[in-house]
Amino acid sequence: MAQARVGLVGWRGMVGSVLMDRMQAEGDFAHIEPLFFSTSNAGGAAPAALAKNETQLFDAFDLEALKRCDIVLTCQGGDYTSEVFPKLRAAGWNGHWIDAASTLRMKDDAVIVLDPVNLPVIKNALARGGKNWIGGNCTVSCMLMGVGALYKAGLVEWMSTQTYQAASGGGAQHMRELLTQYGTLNAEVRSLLDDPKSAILEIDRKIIAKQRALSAAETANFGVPLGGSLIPWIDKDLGNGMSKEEWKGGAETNKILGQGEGFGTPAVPVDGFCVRIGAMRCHSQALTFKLKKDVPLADIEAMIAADNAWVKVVPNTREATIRDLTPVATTGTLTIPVGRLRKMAMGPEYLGAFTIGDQLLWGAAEPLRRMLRLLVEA
Ligand SMILES: NC(=O)C1=CN([C@@H]2O[C@H](COP(=O)(O)OP(=O)(O)OC[C@H]3O[C@@H](n4cnc5c(N)ncnc54)[C@H](OP(=O)(O)O)[C@@H]3O)[C@@H](O)[C@H]2O)C=CC1
Ligand SMILES: N[C@@H](CC(=O)OP(=O)(O)O)C(=O)O
Repeated sequence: MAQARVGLVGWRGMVGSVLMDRMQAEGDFAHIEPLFFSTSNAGGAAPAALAKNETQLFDAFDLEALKRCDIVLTCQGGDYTSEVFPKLRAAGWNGHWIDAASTLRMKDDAVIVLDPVNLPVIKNALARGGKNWIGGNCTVSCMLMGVGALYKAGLVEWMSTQTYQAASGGGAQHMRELLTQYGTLNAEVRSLLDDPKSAILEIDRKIIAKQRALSAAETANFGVPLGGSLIPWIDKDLGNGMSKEEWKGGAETNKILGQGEGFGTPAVPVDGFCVRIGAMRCHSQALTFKLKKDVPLADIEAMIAADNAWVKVVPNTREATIRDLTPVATTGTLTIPVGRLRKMAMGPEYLGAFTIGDQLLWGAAEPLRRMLRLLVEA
């Protein structure tokens, strides 16, 4: 498809901005004719640095304008998808829809795209006329970029994941709120911190009192303090003891890999706890695998390291771990470090691992960008 007309919706949001940066960095705009859409500023100017022939912003709810596109790529969010996608399809539009929102992910006619992991699933769907390409949950995508090799090799009997998810997963306002909370807490004890002789338990008392007294405005997004604390629940309450984020871990992992319900193969059980922590934009995860057989650790490390161009095995030493296996080391990069690889005390088939990913890159923008590129180069 040469110079496909691509409608970009949500391009100025947080995920959209990361996407635009990556598309520029990879020269993607050379392959497309972009049409920029807006829900708030139709008729305004499209971003001058990126626009080509279409220099005005189109109304993101204008079906006629959307119908002009061969491909629509949206990071606008689930409400937008729910509102526009069905109407656009009902209006006879048969183009490709690429979406960051979770709304359509589990639909039978949608593929969760993560091509370094599931290119065969994507190609199979393309050959069958698939048109709906949805980015996966950030935690799941980052995890599979790290340890997908074990799944591809059919080695995983089950996996349990304990996540440490960044504020960015909630959106830009959540990141701001986290930093505001940190600032409030610091201000509360600044004079005591400046005095090396001050009592740490006095600082501790003042901090917990302040955390418990944070104003409604300071907890408007998370609902409770996150700075200096954590929240072991992410997304909706499914009413069965599970959070929706935890449910996605199992459902999406299997769908991405093309296994489980609807694929005629058994699903691999994946379950655990999803926890919000005070990191900015990297999701981290401690993983426990029950492997189907005892595989030497060196073979596992080699398999993981060879799986894709972004995964990086971090030696299981203190020095390498604290240097390379942290959100601070990983943020803003496409590298997916996998470390703490070791056999666990339960037996040689039990493998532990720890992995991290930038949830705005591999967790959101990058799989969409790569799907767009696959389509325009097909
Ligand atoms: N945050 C995340 O970690 C992830 C998000 N997603 C999906 O992506 C969707 C979008 O998320 P995210 O990018 O965080 O959302 P944002 O809130 O950053 O952006 C969404 C839209 O808000 C509008 N907007 C209003 N005010 C501003 C402003 N000051 N700056 C920028 N945009 C503004 C823009 O639309 P307009 O230009 O039309 O006014 C923009 O496209 C989510 O709803 C979710 O479905 C998926 C994976 C991860
Ligand atoms: N739920 C994720 C972010 C996200 O947007 O997930 P999803 O794309 O599955 O809705 C988090 O809060 O960290």
